[in-house]
Amino acid sequence: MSAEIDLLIRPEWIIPIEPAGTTLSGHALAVNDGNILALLPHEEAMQRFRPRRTVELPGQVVLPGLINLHTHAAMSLLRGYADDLPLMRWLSERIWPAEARHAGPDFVRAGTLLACAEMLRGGITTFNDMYFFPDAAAEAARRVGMRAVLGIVVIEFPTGYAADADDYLARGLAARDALSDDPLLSFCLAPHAPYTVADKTFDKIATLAAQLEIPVHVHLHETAHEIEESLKQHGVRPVERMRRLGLLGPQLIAAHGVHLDAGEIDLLAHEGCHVAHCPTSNLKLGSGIAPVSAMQSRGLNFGLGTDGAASNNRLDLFQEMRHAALLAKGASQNAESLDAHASLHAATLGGARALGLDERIGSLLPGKAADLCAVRLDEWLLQPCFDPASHLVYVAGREQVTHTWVNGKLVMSAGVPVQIGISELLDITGLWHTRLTS
Ligand SMILES: CSC[C@H]1O[C@@H](n2cnc3c(O)ncnc32)[C@H](O)[C@@H]1O
Ligand SMILES: [Zn+2]
Repeated sequence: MSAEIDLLIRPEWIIPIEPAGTTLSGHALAVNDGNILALLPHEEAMQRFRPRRTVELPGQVVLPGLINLHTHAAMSLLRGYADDLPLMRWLSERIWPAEARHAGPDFVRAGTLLACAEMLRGGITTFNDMYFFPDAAAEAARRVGMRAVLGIVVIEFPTGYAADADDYLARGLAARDALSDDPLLSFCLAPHAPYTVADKTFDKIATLAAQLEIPVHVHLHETAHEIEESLKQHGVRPVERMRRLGLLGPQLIAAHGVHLDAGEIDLLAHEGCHVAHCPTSNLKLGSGIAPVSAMQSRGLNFGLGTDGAASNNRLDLFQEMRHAALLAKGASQNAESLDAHASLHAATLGGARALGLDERIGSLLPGKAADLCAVRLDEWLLQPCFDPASHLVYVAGREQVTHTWVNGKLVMSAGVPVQIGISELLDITGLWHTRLTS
């Protein structure tokens, strides 16, 4: 007797991420009730299941949806607004003044919607966001059916969102309470950075993180300037300050981690912390190149992030996988660093682990959510193809993504998000371009 199921996907190849380094040919993926039911040879799948829908994908590879471990989604409206500046000038001369004028709930809803559309187009199914008005960001994510981890942000200056640290925390916690029944949304604490958050606030955040059992997402060791200032003001480097404040542990996601020495990498690995590696943003802001090869060899888990579109200027994890692999090799002068499977692992399971969501997403083990993307590798520009994993990292781009599913639901097909039309996105960007330039 065969069982009725929602969906059967029959691609040329499947890269399940677990077991590591595997590429399956001639297999099918059975999906039911939003979850992966089985991964099995085509013939067996046809015998065991009666799918209500079958998607045939010759010449294509299916893999877990990509996880954007560090972004500021709403900043997609500031794409190209301020280029070619180092981080602190970029923030203080251009970005913070623009945010002070414009970054209200409408900006966040519109910018996050644009970002979600771009991310789904490129096979990203989950994003870890840090921005003002997470309730408005949640509206956008829900509209398109995307999985999101939203930040309970704290930055110690007043903005249109909140007045002081306690107000930031209260607003973020209220948003978390209001959205607690949505299975695609979760929250983390998101103190902006060591240079914008005081010790007593970090103390409160460490206590809250332990009480609520949620991650802490913070920009950390992004620039050499950040380290110099910390030494001047606190007498220690930021990682040591975080250690003294009780923030190191499996809940910590350090965005960037560019300027980490060997001792700090060992300490972060020993404490079970995670790094969100953002190679393109680090290059564009001239921040440096993160020591990914050492993180790999010393067992420090890392995922990949785009950062915001104002410092990247794309929300494209295919670009990040490629940059991560190439930079790891170049910086360590070791071509064996971060091979294609390791880069794919970072963009999927590495990110899921950092978010504490690896029971649910990040690989195609049966029982996990059916968060998936399909990528075509049969176009002439991509020929010949000897190894689909290699092609995903070194040859293909987001243009080759044809389908994206979140929780078993098709959310992008034929190059467009299912729930939102391109004309609406163009209207939004036109409106905000006018506002930002007048
Ligand atoms: C408190 S909301 C997030 C805050 O972070 C700013 N931001 C964007 N990119 C970066 C980065 O690479 N380093 C530090 N801060 C960044 C963003 O503009 C918001 O103000
Ligand atoms: Zn950032």
